[in-house]
Amino acid sequence: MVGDFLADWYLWTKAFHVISVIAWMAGLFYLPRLFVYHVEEVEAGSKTDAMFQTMERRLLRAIMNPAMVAVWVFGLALVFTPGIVSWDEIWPWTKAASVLGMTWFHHWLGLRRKDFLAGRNSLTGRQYRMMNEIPTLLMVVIVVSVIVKF
Ligand code: HEM
Repeated sequence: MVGDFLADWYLWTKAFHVISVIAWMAGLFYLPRLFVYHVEEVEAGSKTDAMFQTMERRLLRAIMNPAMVAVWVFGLALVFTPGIVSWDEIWPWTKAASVLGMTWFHHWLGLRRKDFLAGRNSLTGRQYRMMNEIPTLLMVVIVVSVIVKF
């Protein structure tokens, strides 16, 4: 029953999955960049500090949180679509591990945003630049897993 419904809507589900992925990834790439400028260019307590905090809050709450939920909802709908995922293969496991990593990174960014809000950020611009490589690496692994299906 549910399986038939999901099978009928498979391509639409996949389309909305990829649309949500694009929105989520945009935020996952951009928020750490905002942190780099925030820590390197902005004086704590200044008007610009408040402006960065607003930009960071809106990016996380209005774009990234809803996009992450949508990626998970459509992604799990694809998992439960009959005949799409075979857990005997390696790619679903590589993808699942990377997607958990991406979700961890999202929450890590949320915690760092709260640090800025409280005026107690302890990381440098260089450290934020390095952390910025994590979503790039995970994205490459995920896309290769799901397209090449090794
Ligand atoms: C968060 C949990 C996620 C789950 C449960 C999930 C699950 C799935 C499943 C089951 C498929 C269908 C594969 C197929 O049709 O053969 C799929 C497709 C896809 N996923 Fe995800 N995914 C998730 C997150 C992501 C993320 C974070 C990315 C990218 C960074 C991503 C990129 C894609 C792409 C590009 C496709 C389309 C592949 C194709 O053309 O067949 N997914 N996903």
